[in-house]
Amino acid sequence: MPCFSAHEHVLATKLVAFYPTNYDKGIPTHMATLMVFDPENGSLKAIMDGEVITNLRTAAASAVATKYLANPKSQVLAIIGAGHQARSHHQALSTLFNFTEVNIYSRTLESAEKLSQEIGSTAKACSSVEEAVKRADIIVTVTFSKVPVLFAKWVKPGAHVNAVGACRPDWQEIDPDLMRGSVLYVDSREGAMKESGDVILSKAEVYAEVGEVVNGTKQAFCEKTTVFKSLGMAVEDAVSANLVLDKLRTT
Ligand SMILES: NC(=O)C1=CN([C@@H]2O[C@H](COP(=O)(O)OP(=O)(O)OC[C@H]3O[C@@H](n4cnc5c(N)ncnc54)[C@H](O)[C@@H]3O)[C@@H](O)[C@H]2O)C=CC1
Ligand SMILES: O=C([O-])C1=[NH+]CCC1
Repeated sequence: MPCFSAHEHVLATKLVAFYPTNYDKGIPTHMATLMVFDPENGSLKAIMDGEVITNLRTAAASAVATKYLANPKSQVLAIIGAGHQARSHHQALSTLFNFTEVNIYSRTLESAEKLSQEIGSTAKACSSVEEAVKRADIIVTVTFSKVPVLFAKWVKPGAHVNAVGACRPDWQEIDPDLMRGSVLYVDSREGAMKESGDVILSKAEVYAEVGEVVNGTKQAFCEKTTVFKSLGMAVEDAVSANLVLDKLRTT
């Protein structure tokens, strides 16, 4: 994933491979390395691990979307999936909202319970997606499922969904009815139309990129049911890598 940004003064690329079956072997499913270059002359400045950056920047992008698109009084969070992104999303979203309830569903009750114990007394492992999401103001889907796991009939009107998994054109995590029945935001229209099965297969209409909401050219319909379909963008890695280098320089 290559990126040059004159504005951010960064030239970087991330090599990322994902192996969903690694999860059951207890090794990371995403293998990522970042290379950062001097944008003035192309010389290599740093090679760094991309796993932590991928976890944190993805959750940070969802947090920005959620800040604009969720009801500001949101109290109930549901997380579907209990891996790295589940943890980083809980961490990032908790900087914006004081959740009174965090409901977690995963394929095994054991992994949902493990995450629930890490989070503490507000969290609960649920035995179905429906149980986890029915009271939720904010929902995060962070699984490796190839078929829909979150259905419109379970989602409270006005809820906000961060749909983070299903990053291939033939994979889906979200029921097409929910995709079509919500106001749909994406990180990149171009990316969504090429890579997101949730968008392509449902034929849902993309209303806006989150960046257009942030810069005020498109509306944030936080009183309606909203979906943020995230696929990940190279600029998120490049800017994060620059932050790491800045921190290194000042410590
Ligand atoms: N939009 C973006 O920028 C990014 C998206 N992702 C995506 O987020 C999702 C989660 O990533 P991580 O938390 O890093 O992975 P992880 O491997 O740490 O956790 C994956 C979770 O999905 C569950 N899972 C695996 N197969 C499943 C299936 N068939 N049905 C339902 N659940 C299943 C596992 O039990 C686990 O809870 C993946 O789809 C990944 O590709 C990851 C990085 C960036
Ligand atoms: O942006 C990213 O690094 C990824 N998106 C989906 C899997 C990895």
